[in-house]
Amino acid sequence: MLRIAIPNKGTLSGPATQMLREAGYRQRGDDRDLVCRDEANDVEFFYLRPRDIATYVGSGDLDLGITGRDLLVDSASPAEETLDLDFGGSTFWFAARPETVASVDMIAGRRIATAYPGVVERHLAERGVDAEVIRLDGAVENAVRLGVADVVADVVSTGATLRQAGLAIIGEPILRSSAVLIRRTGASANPQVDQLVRRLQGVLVARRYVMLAYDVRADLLEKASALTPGIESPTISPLHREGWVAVQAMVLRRDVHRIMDELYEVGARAILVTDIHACRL
Ligand SMILES: Nc1ncnc2c1ncn2[C@@H]1O[C@H](COP(=O)(O)OP(=O)(O)OP(=O)(O)O)[C@@H](O)[C@H]1O
Ligand SMILES: O=P(O)(O)OC[C@H]1O[C@H](OP(=O)(O)OP(=O)(O)O)[C@H](O)[C@@H]1O
Ligand SMILES: [Mg+2]
Repeated sequence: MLRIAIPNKGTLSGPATQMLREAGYRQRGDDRDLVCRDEANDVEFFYLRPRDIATYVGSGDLDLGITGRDLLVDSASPAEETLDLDFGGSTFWFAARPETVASVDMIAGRRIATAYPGVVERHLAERGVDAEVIRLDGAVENAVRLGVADVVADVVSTGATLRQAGLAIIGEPILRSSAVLIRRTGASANPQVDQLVRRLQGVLVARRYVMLAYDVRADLLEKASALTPGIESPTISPLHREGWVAVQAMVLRRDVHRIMDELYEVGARAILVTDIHACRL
């Protein structure tokens, strides 16, 4: 039985559970449940603190886990990313009072407060910058106000928390993170893991793409289908009406309205978009 770690709380918890449901796995019915067995798929899910997940996977006690790339890096556990799950996106930045530390060059020798010391220390080491890293649990933006640090390194999303604390971003992003599926480094091949990865990839594709269908005159087919090449190739079917064909192709969801406008211009009609619920490419 495959054993998988899932975030029990926080930003990643709901979306991780949702994604597994879409991939056909059974998930816990109550937010307080700590374990859920999915007999039909021969998988057992363990709900754990996202920060602890890389530890369980790195030790080999659990086969797979869903956590943030930042938490994986921070843990320094012997585990690696198997698949980017495209949710829980966040970006880490340095921030400080503009009148004290205005650029990255000014960070050397300063005190940096963060809940992700591993991420920050790796970043500083890569750049040969020497600074003191102070580990806090959260609400790190307060550390400057309270005199515990000169700089913070934290997730910035809307920037509202920084503004309230009178801090401004400095330099380039430290790390761009998102939720990832992780596995122990060097773990041997496992067909059950491959199947789970394919299922999750299927969800990612079903989310990113829609199915586009339209009718077009046969003499305009080349021009129209150039706009909708599909993944392999578009499906072309004859219409009962002489000289017309029906075309079906997957297109990226984010491009679909532009493509529909362009197809209409070319002469396509009855342009329909449908969601893809699941797929295996
Ligand atoms: N706006 C955000 N704030 C914090 N973490 C975020 C945000 N967006 C995405 N994440 C990601 O969520 C993960 C952290 O989740 P975690 O549950 O530890 O903290 P949280 O969601 O902030 O909850 P809490 O702080 O209440 O414990 C990291 O991978 C982080 O990159
Ligand atoms: O740019 P913003 O939109 O303001 O969001 C960023 C803030 O959100 C997160 O804090 P969270 O609410 O998770 O609290 P925590 O610091 O206790 O984890 C993060 O650590 C920042 O403080
Ligand atoms: Mg938080």
